[in-house]
Amino acid sequence: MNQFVNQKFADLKANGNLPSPRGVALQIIQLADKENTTTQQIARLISSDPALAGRIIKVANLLVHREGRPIASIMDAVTVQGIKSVRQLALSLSLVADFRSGACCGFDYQKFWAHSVCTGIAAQQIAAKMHVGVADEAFLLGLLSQIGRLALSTLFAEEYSQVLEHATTDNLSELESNAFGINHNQITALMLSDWGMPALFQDIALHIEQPESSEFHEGERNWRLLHLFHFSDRLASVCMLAPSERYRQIPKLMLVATRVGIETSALIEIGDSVIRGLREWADLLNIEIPDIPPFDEMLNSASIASELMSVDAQPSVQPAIFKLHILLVDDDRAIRLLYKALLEKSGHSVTTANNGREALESVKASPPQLIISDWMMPEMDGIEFCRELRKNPDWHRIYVFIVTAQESTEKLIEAFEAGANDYLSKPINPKVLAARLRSAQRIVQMQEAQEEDRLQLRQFADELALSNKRLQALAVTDALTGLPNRRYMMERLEQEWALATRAGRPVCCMMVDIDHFKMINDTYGHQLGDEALKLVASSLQQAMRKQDVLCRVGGEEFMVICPDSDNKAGFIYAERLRQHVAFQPVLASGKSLRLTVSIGLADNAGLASPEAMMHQADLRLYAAKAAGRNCTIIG
Ligand SMILES: Nc1nc2c(ncn2[C@@H]2O[C@H](COP(=O)(O)OP(=O)(O)OP(=O)(O)O)[C@@H](O)[C@H]2O)c(=O)[nH]1
Repeated sequence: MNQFVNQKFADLKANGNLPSPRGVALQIIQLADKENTTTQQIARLISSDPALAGRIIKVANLLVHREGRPIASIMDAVTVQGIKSVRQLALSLSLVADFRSGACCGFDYQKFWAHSVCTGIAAQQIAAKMHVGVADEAFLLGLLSQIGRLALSTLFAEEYSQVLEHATTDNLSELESNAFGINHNQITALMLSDWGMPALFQDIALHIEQPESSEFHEGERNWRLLHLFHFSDRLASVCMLAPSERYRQIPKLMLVATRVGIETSALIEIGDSVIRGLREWADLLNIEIPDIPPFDEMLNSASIASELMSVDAQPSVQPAIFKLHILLVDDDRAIRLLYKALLEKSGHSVTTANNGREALESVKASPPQLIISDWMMPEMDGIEFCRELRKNPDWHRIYVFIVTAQESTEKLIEAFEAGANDYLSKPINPKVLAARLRSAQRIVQMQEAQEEDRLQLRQFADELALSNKRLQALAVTDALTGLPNRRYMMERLEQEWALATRAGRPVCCMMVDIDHFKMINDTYGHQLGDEALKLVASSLQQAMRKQDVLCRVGGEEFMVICPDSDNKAGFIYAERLRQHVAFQPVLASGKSLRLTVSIGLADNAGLASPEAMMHQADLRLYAAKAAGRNCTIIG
């Protein structure tokens, strides 16, 4: 705290109006602060104020001796609680008794004490549950944690009323500092210091409303205590609110609860127990408390889901740059709603599932990019879910976080071996969640970019294969007629020759040449010549057998390979082709032309190679030309 604030407090203290214990309570404090004071001396002094003595006995029963033999005497009460605790208790009870009302009209004294008592009860119960070692003192610190407000209302009754009129929860401290040079948290811390409370308590009081402003290290005892008191303060605030406002604040309270490791079921249990305790204390201290419904009812209110959507995302949950489709798996409905709201607030799209089995169904329906799954769940737990998920190769790239309360090495190894990519410790710290999500986002983004590259490469490879196929086809195809070309003919002839030789079967080939084709070109032009060539090719194709192969081997020259055929059979086919061409007029560019072909035929009988067979067919073609054309020669 800076010097100015310290000076300000010293000035306030000097004018003597700070709330402080009086009468017997003051004497108890003074006596307790002396060395060598005995329990008997304290008990005797307390007994001189029967009202205070009665309260201290009741408090001792409430705070310390819930079970077993009740405490009936002041001596027992002091012995059980210890001089130090009784000192703080006398101080607190005296303050409650003396400041039940006051001059500050804007300050609700009853509500103030109800809130303070509620904070104390919550802090005490949680401290006991969490074994943080200050359970006895936690009540008193909780009770006094906002005493600075009472101080301001006492010191500046009128001005503080005006400040309160314009203040919200968020700007109260700032308005107080502007108006009085000191805020209620600072006054609280300095008053606690003045009353001899430990330095840690002062720090807690200073940062109770904004624990992030402290310099405590996350996870350390101080940090945990501060968050414990922050949670208790928030819980008390929720209890004090009007019903409509209360429901709006529940989601925020749940968030704070998760920071101290309190899950929804525990929150209900603690909340209800605090409400019960508050009723007992209200009777004892004679303070009014509002009607507070059971926590179960508050948490399961239908309105929570929508309110969750308006949860002020913590500053650490920044808007995501790369939005993810996240599947959130948890059997705790409130946790699902809470984190769904938080993640959606960061821009991610979130689906939820109740357990591993439901989650698998959800993945089947729409695979997410990232999964945050609780470990312990009914039906199918997080580990089994992970194992099932990884069985499907399509889901290998989904990034999986397992949420666990157990961080033992074996457990973590089990999670990783089941297929988890990372783990989150319970309670999930929103800052850590945001940081881990950012790192997961980078990995998901990288994997997706890789996958895109892979798909693109595959597409390129497919296209390349297709164009190679096209090129290959082009290399063996005649561009004008679309028939296989000479190169193909040579390969095919060799294949058919080899097959026929191996099987001891015949094969023959025909050389087919259009008669007087030069004349067509010369008379009608090359273009019409081309058309006529195509028409003769298709005419030959129509007339030939399915198993025969027709190729264009040169200008106006074709070859037909006839597997399983000798010269005799081949002659019949050749004649059929020749006649088909001769009798079918060719209609080129509107002109009806009569074309004929000459055919030379040879089979494999007695020949040594396909070239020899081809050569022989060629010779016979010349013979056919010489014989007057439009005929077939076989030898
Ligand atoms: N339009 C066209 N003409 C071609 C093509 N290839 C070859 N020719 C022509 O076909 C003609 C072949 O002529 P020749 O070898 O003298 O034989 P021909 O006129 O058919 O006479 P014979 O074979 O003796 O009956 C030439 O005029 C070539 O220019 C082609 O792709 N298109």
